[in-house]
Amino acid sequence: MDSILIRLSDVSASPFGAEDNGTQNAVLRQIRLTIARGEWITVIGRNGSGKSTLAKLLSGAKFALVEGEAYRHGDLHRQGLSVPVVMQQPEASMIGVTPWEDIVLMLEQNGVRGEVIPEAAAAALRQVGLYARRHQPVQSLSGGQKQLTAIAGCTAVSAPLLILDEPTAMLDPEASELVMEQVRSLNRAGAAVVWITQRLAELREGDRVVAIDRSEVRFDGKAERFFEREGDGQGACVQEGTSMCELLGFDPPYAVETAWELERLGFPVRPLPIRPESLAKVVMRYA
Ligand SMILES: Nc1ncnc2c1ncn2[C@@H]1O[C@H](COP(=O)(O)OP(=O)(O)OP(=O)(O)O)[C@@H](O)[C@H]1O
Repeated sequence: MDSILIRLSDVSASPFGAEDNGTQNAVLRQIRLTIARGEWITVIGRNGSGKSTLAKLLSGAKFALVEGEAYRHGDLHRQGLSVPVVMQQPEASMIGVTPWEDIVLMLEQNGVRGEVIPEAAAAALRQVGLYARRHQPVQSLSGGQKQLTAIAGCTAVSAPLLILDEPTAMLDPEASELVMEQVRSLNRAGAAVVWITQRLAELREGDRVVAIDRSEVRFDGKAERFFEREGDGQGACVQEGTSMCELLGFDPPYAVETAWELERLGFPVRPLPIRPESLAKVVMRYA
């Protein structure tokens, strides 16, 4: 089985309405990106950098102008549907009046046989903890519950790739954590995930980070390398003493900032902690 789901080779793209810009000023420029089965990719970028446009491009949406080569695995378009995208406004990706109806419609649209639909819908809603609320009107669900319903739809149809465009932007920390955990669990079960965010605190050690800045991919590599302040000759840190994170003007997660400060005080920390629990382990070593 081909392990590559999507390969973009120097793709420039402009959505409808922006095509007059020409490719030089395209909303995405010269994008090189490969997504393999089962991968986790965190896409970061500031407002207007091109994240949502990338989400649309990856989902298979039509564009006014595309240059370059784009390969997409046939599994992404079973039954002619595009890749599921969970958006910032939870309602945007919902089609049913209740979570139950939403999942059932999603299964029907994906050509799942009628007799197995109730069981599949129940299993997906149980997994995200929403079975008891399955007949509650969508408009009365909390933001987090709506996002979980959208995620249950992706679980139910076993999508090989799932794109989430700032899914936690409107959620409180607890709901954000719950949504992230559900998506990580889908990823552990084999789905590739593109998680778009502006919150670097959502990164975990080992994540692949794709940083977009002004329509271009400026970094694609392991999170640890994104915060690396010393050049290793392989191009992750292009300016000695300054990480790619700083160069591109992102706020690092708290654990990274603390590790940098420890380093400044003469306590180099390796491997670089990204999550607070990893930082705690490092501090314990000094205690
Ligand atoms: N259809 C369009 N017509 C004209 N300009 C567009 C169109 N779609 C996107 N753009 C422009 O392209 C740039 C990137 O937009 P995009 O929505 O991809 O950014 P983003 O990184 O998702 O931003 P945000 O974090 O604010 O949602 C913006 O300057 C936006 O105004």
